[in-house]
Amino acid sequence: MELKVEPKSKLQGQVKVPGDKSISHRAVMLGSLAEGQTEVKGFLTGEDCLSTVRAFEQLGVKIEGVGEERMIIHGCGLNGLTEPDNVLDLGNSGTTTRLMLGMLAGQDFYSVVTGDDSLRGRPMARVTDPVSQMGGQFKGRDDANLLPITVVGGQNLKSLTYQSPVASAQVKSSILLAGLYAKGVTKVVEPAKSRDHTERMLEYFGADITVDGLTVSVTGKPKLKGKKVIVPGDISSAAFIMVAGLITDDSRIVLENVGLNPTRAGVITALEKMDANLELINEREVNGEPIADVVVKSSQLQATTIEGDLIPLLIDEIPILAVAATQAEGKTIIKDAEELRVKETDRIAAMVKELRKLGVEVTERKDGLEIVGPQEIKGGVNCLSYHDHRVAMSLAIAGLIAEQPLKIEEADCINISFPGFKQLLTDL
Ligand SMILES: O=C(O)C1=C[C@@H](OP(=O)(O)O)[C@@H](O)[C@H](O)C1
Ligand SMILES: C=C(OP(=O)(O)O)C(=O)O
Repeated sequence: MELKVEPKSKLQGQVKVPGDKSISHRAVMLGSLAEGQTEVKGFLTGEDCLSTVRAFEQLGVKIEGVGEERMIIHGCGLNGLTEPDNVLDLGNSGTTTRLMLGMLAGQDFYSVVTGDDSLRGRPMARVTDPVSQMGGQFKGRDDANLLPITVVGGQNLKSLTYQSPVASAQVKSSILLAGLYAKGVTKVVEPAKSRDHTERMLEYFGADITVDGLTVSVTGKPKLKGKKVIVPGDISSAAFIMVAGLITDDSRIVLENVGLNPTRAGVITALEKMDANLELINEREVNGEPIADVVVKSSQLQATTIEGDLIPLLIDEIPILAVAATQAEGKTIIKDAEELRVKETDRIAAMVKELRKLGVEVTERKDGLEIVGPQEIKGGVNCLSYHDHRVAMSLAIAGLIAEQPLKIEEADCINISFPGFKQLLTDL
């Protein structure tokens, strides 16, 4: 599908973005490993989360009413999953894959995991290495770094204290899920804080988990109990709409029910540093996750530097922050973000290339990019998504302020994380 974007201003309205992708994945996973029913409201029906649902169904879990309304997961208990009779195809989803590799290592059955062209090129040794140290057995190309990967299963896992070289919630969560199957206490120490949804949800489901600064510890062999999970709106999806409201003229948008977990809300910090007119109202807490409505108004943004420990707190928002930077006065520097090179595509290279196509001057760094703004976005060209949902949506938002309409090729990937994106923009 090709997405045509016309320039537009005066975005006005009150909207809800779809459910949080990270929390939706974890609700299915922990709901499946728990005893009893888990009821999920606000589940994200994006392709990635549907990959998680399909995988757990292949492992014998009964899941009813898959959708936003009221989804019921009939948990099997920690040791109740069954051997899949086919390969688990996890599509485009890095989160599903990395978390499941940890969990599958603790099962007493054999499984094979694969994914689409993008996923088969993404590094998995970051989880298969530490989980192997726990006794997990993986076979795959490049020393079990690249999918397809076989998980031999049937191993007794040992606990581990792991000093992670990368601030990655997927690495941390994979080890914690393997740790559920190990005797004793498994610890992960991160170089900087990454999103903590796994820790929060494990605790909510009854696991014995402690967090001490950058160290998370989980005790193996817990009894998890099915729960009711209300999924907040995804701040990563909301970020596209926030930036749309900030860079277009005469806009005022209220985004309802946005998850504002501090380990996810780096985009708010960055945009506030850029003088964005953002207001958080109705702040509240649901299932141990902070939530608020976000009011966004057109703003003259100022340049900033986004770096260091802030990066993991806004890692998926960097493509859209690059678009915001094109409209900010002065030089915006985004650095320490080399992780972007191993996402669905190399997001640094993709954004540099496509923004240049749109007439923007950008300096590429090994670990990020630099943009001196404000600059005009010319448009009038066909952009590529590289099959990356966040690149596609970032370019679509840039198109709102372009001089000429632009097209984004292969934009169906937007459904990975934000079904209804186009309609929501049309409604504003
Ligand atoms: O754990 C998660 O739900 C995610 C963690 C992040 O990846 P990394 O752990 O690789 O940084 C993020 O980019 C991804 O969209 C979702
Ligand atoms: C990187 C992302 O997801 P994943 O790693 O789960 O594919 C993302 O959604 O931006």
